[in-house]
Amino acid sequence: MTAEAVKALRAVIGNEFSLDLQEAVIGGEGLDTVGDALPPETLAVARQADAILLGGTGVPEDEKRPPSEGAGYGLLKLRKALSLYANFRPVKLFPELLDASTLKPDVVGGVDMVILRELNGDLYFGQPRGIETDAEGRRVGFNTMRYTDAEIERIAHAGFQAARRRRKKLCSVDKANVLETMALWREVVIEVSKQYPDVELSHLYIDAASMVLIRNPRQFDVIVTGNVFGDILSDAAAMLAGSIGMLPSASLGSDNKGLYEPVHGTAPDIAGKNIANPLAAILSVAMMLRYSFGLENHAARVEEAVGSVLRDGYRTGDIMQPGSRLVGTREMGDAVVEAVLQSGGGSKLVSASLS
Ligand SMILES: NC(=O)c1ccc[n+]([C@@H]2O[C@H](COP(=O)([O-])OP(=O)(O)OC[C@H]3O[C@@H](n4cnc5c(N)ncnc54)[C@H](O)[C@@H]3O)[C@@H](O)[C@H]2O)c1
Ligand SMILES: CC(C)[C@H](C(=O)O)[C@@H](O)C(=O)O
Ligand SMILES: [Mg+2]
Repeated sequence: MTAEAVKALRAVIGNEFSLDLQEAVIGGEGLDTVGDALPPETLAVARQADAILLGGTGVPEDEKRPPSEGAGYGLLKLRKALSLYANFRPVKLFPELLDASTLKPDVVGGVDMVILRELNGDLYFGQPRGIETDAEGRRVGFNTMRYTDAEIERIAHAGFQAARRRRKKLCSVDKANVLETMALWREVVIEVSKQYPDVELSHLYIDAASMVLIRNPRQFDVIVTGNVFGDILSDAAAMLAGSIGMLPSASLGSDNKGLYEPVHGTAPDIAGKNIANPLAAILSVAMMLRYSFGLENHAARVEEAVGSVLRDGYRTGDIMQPGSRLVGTREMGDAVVEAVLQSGGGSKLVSASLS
């Protein structure tokens, strides 16, 4: 999937820009090769890069290790080390996939929202954490849900600003009725909202939000939520877009450096068969072009190319519909590349823009 994303990136920049692409291991591959889920060399490469494209990390066997040393933790450490705290997960249903969703077309038609997931705090990083044996000899597992007011404030600002660029509706999702961390979350979001009177703020508890997401998803514009709730909500929301293979993401901090990755994982049940959907990875490249490089037109060309291959009936198995053309991962990538090249008008246009 990542290889297809790189192909699309190369195709859209053509000869206009040079691409200095460096590869580095992380997650399961880091553990296998150098015994570290985030090797220092990888962190150094990531720090120097203008943008990072991340392939899925983790294989189930690695998850036999303690979570804080496992494959997934390489990615968590990278997000934290680079202060990439705002994870934008757009959920948009391509009209061509209206019938690919397991939900009714009149429920999902026109879905267009962003789930903004805080990425540097919450149960993922709170201390103390661990598995210990207590005085009565029982084994106890524990994690700490933790947010500082400053962390909530910065993600709230990101949420209001994102809503301002869109339909001006922000829904904050928490569990303020039960958890102190989330009571503080709500308090701080309400305080920050005073600076954004033009944005309509609403609140939902995570349990109700999960239900409303499926019942009436079109009501959402931007959802801002914590690390754990955002992780879960976004996988559920993937089904609004037809498949988790359609959901890209951008993790941003205070500068333009971003980390771009599909929302899905390594899909181990279908790995190595050339059947996984590369479109989430390819759409992540579009987000990279937009947010890290400011190349809005190039980003739009990639997104339009995805729309065009879907219109032409190309489908991987996860979004297959009757009468469509079933293709593999590489063939889908090739079709997108072809559509990208056509949208650029071929070599003539590339040389024109170079001159
Ligand atoms: N960003 C990441 O690196 C990331 C994200 C999630 C999970 N993971 C890791 O990935 C591994 C597998 O986790 P999981 O199975 O819970 O989640 P997953 O997202 O890999 O797969 C969940 C289901 O969705 C399907 N799926 C996922 N991506 C697909 C695609 N592009 N096309 C078609 N079908 C697709 C899979 O086949 C599977 O049935 C674990 O080791 C997990 O820790 C990594
Ligand atoms: C692999 C895992 C660490 C990761 C997360 O929980 O953040 C993934 O599920 C995601 O959604 O990016
Ligand atoms: Mg996840």
